[in-house]
Amino acid sequence: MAPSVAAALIQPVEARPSIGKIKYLENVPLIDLAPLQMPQNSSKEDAIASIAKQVHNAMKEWGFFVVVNHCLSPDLWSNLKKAMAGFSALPYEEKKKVARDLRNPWGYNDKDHTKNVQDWVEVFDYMSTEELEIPQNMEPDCKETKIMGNLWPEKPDDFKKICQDFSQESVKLMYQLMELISLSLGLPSDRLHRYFEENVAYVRINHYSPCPHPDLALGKGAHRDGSAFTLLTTDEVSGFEVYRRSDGQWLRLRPIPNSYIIVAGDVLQVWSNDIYDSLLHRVVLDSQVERYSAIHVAAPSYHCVVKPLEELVDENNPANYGEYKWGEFFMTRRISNFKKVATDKGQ
Ligand SMILES: O=C(O)CCC(=O)C(=O)O
Ligand SMILES: [Fe+2]
Repeated sequence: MAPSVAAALIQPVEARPSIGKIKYLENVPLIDLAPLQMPQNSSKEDAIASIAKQVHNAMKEWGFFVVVNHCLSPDLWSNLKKAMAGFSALPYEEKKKVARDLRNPWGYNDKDHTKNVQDWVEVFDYMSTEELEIPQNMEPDCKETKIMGNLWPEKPDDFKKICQDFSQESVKLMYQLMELISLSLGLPSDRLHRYFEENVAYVRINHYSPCPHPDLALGKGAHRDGSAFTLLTTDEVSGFEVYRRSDGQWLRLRPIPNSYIIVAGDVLQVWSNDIYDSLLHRVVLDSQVERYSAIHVAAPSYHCVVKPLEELVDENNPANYGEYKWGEFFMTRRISNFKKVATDKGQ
């Protein structure tokens, strides 16, 4: 029988998941953030130092960790999921009204690619801030600017409000994590704040519908996130898999209720000068069950120049990377629809 998955979505043989032989990751690096919610006192400082050490160990070994007892209400994600389900159920023509295009990288898309293979997913992307002023083009001396703004659908009625509620709150957890990651590298807690001044963090909501051939397609092909780090929601449906470098195995994460998965991206790898590696991960589909996820991406300011942090570079540890402009990298990647481009350092 011919596969009922379009050719553009079929993974090369070596990238296909082995459905029916799922290996789960035991001993997930789990970090309890309850002490962060306590009033300030000396035992809180000790607890934070201990959490920073756990972050260091998890990032060094894995490039990710899972947080529980964080500051976010479970309603934020369950409401966002419902809103996305409502949007997803709209006729395709309605969804296309808020489609991403070459001029504006925010809104709906169902043609994302990872390494030139289309992903089995529809996404909705929006920025935490409604608008952002960016250069008109990518010429190095371009002085003219343009406004890039979110695109919101008219339906569901409360879609925009629910999305904004989610990002306004999850940005708080993003800052807590940014501070813990700074501390975990032996740096002051506010060391990374300067790179996020324009607050261009953005949210992507993913909807993976059931796939008739989960053995041939992927929700998201193996990739590393280009950002500093990513907060990934989890729910009762599994599908997120991480790559274990030591033995080349893909391992599935069991869903942990009301937790977030914190994923190291390429920018963190460069800042840390390879103390941490960005995580190679992918999303495997199911033939019966649909899945939703959302990522809140800690993306640096548009004008941020990314290079190894000077405190982490010396004669014995020379910089492993040259510098690049985050905004240019980001726009090139978006415009290419995530097809592989020359500036993409991810695998
Ligand atoms: O859906 C997931 O679990 C992961 C999504 C992801 O990796 C991404 O959107 O970059
Ligand atoms: Fe990702």
